[in-house]
Amino acid sequence: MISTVPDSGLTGSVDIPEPEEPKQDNDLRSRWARLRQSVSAALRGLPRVVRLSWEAGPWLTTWLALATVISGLSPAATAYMAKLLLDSVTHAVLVHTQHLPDQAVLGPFTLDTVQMIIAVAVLQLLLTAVTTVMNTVSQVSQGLLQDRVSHTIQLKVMDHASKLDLAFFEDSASYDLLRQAQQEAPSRPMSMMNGAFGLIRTLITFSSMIALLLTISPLLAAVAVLAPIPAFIAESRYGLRTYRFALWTSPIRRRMDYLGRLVTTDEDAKEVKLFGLGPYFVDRFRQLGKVYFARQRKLSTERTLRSTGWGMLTTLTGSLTYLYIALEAVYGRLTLGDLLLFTQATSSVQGSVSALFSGATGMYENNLYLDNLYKLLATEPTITRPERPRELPKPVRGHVVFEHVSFSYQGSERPALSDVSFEIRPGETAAVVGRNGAGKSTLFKLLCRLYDPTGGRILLDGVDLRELDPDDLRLHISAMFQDYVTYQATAAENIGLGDLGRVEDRPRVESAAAAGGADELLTGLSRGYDTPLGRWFNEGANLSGGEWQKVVLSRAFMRDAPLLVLDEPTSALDAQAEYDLFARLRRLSHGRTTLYISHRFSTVRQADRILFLQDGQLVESGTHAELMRVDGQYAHLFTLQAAAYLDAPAAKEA
Ligand SMILES: Nc1ncnc2c1ncn2[C@@H]1O[C@H](COP(=O)(O)OP(=O)(O)OP(=O)(O)O)[C@@H](O)[C@H]1O
Repeated sequence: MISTVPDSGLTGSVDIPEPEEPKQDNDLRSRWARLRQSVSAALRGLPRVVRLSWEAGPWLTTWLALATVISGLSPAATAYMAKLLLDSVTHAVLVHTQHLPDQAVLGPFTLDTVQMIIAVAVLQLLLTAVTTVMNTVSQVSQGLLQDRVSHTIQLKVMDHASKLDLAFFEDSASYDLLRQAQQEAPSRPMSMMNGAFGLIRTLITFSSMIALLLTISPLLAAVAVLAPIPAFIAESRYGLRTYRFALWTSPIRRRMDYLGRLVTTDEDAKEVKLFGLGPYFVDRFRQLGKVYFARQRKLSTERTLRSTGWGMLTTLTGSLTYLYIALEAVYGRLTLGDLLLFTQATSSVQGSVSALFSGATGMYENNLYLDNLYKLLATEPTITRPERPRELPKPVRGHVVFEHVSFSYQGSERPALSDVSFEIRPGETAAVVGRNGAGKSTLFKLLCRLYDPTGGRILLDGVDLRELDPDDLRLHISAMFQDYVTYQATAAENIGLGDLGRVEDRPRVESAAAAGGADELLTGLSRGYDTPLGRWFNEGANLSGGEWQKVVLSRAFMRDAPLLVLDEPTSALDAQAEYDLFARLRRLSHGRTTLYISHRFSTVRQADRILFLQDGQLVESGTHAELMRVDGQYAHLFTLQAAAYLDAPAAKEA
C-alpha cells in the first residue's frame, strides 16, 4: 500500500486524504460475487490455521474440533427439542380435553402423553448439559491453544530468521515482513483461532438450521435464507471498509508508535531532553491521533446509522413472515411447534449470516498475515552449505587472497567494492583505511562470508570461501564489528558468547578479558565477572562506551581463530587504552592473521601492510614507509591528521 503520510510524520501536514474507494458495482449480483470471493478466500485460510493448531497441540485441536461441531449443531437441536416439547404439550392438551387415545410416538417408542413430555424434557436437559460442557471444552482448549500456536509461530519465525542471510535483514521490504510476523505473532493466533473455529461453527449451525427447516417446509427454509439479505447488504459494504480502514491507518499508527517510543525509552531520552523535543513530539502524536480518531468516528457513525436502517428492514421482513406463519398455524397447516422452530431458526440463521460476514472479513485479514508468514518461511538463504563442502587444509594458517573482488548491495547502483585484489600472508597484520563509505566494512563482511562477491573470488588458505561450509569458515574467524552487540547478560557471558562451547570456562573468559583489556575493569565491578551489564533483567552495571568496547574486544579474543577481523576496535578507547591494545595485539597476533579498520593513523602505521580504499577501489597498498614514499592519498591523509596534532600549516589549510 502507498503511504499517504507525507515523509516521516515528524513534520508537515498530518491531515491525510481519505483513501479512494476502489470502483466497484454495488448491485446484488456483484455483492454476491464479492461475498463468494471473500468467503472462498477465508475458507482457503482455514486449513492453514487448523494445520498450525494441530502442530501446536494435536489433542487440544481434536477437542476443539469436536466441541466446534457439537456447538455448531446445538442451536438446531435445541430448536428442534423446543418444537417437540411444544408439540407434545399441545397434543397432550388436545388428548385430555377431547378424550382422545393417550398415545404419542417418539422415534421407535410409543408412550403416553405425559411420558412423552417427560422424555422430551429429559432429552432437552441432556442436550443443554452437553452443550454447556462442550462450550467450556471449546473455551478452555481455545485458550490453551492460542498461546501454543503463538509459541509455535514465534519458534518457526525465530528458527527461520536465524538461518537467513544478512542481506535479508538489510532489505527494508523483507525486514518489514519479519517484523510484522514477529509483532503480530502474540495477538494474531487468537483472532485466527476464534475466526477459523467460529467460522466452522457458524457454517455448521447455518446448514443444520436450513436442513431442519427444509424438513418442515421448503418455503420456510427459503424465507429464512432470504430474510437476512438486508443485513447482508449492510455488512458486505462495511466489513471490507473496516478492514481497509485498518490498512490505511497503519502508516499513521506506525508513526504514532515511533513518536511514543522517542519519548518513552532511555535510548532517546538524552537527545530529546537536550533539544527540548518532548512537547513537540507529544503534540505531533496528539495531532496524528486526532486525524485517526476523526476518521474512525466518521466510519463508525456511518456504519451504525446504515446498519440500523437495514436492520429495521430485516425486522420488518421478519415480522411479516412471522405473521404469515402464525396465520398458517391458525389454519392448521403448521403446528405451534413449527411456529416456534421457525422463529428460532430465522433469528439463528440471521445471526449466522452476520457472523459469517464478520468471520469472513476476519479470516481475510488473518489470511494476509498468514500469507506474509508463509512468504517469510519460504525465503531461502542464499549463502548455504555447498552439497560437498571442501575442508580447509589443517592447520588453518589464515592466508587471505582477494582476486578481482567486486560487490554491489542489492538495489544499489554504485558498487561498494570494485575489482579489489590483494594478499595477506599468514600471521600478517593488515590495516584497511579509507574515507567514510570507501567500502572497508563491506570488505570485512565479504571476508566473513556474510555476503558473496558479485564478481571475483576470495580465498582462505587457497580455498574459495563459497566452497566451504559457512559455519565451518566462521569457526576460524573472530570478529568485532563497528555496530557490536551489547548483550543484556553478565560480563562473563558477554565475553564467553564469543565461543559458545566455552561460555562457562571461566579461566578462558578471564584470559580473553586480559587480551581485550577488560580484566581490570571487570574485576573492579561489584560482582566481578558475574556483574550483569545492562538493566533489562537485573540491576546491572552501566558501562561507558569505551568500557563496552573493551568487553566486546575481549569477546573477539574468546576464539582461538587464525583470522582476526576488527572493524574500528579502538574508536571509543582513550589514547592510553588504544596504545595498550595495539601493544598487546602485536603479541597476540603471533600465528594469526589480523585485519583491522581504523581512522587513526597512529595505529595504522604499525600494520605490516596497509590497504587504502577509495570509492570501492584499492588505490594504494604497502607498508607505512612505502606509502609515504609514494606520497599519494594515504600520505595526504596521514599528514593531514599528523599536522592537526602538531598545529602545522596543513591543518590550517584543511
Ligand atoms: N547494507 C547496505 N545496503 C546498501 N548499501 C550499503 C550497505 N552498507 C553499506 N552500503 C554502502 O556501501 C558503501 C560502502 O560502505 P561501507 O560500510 O563498507 O563503508 P566504510 O568504508 O566501512 O565506511 P565508514 O568508514 O563510514 O565505516 C557506502 O556507500 C554505503 O552507503
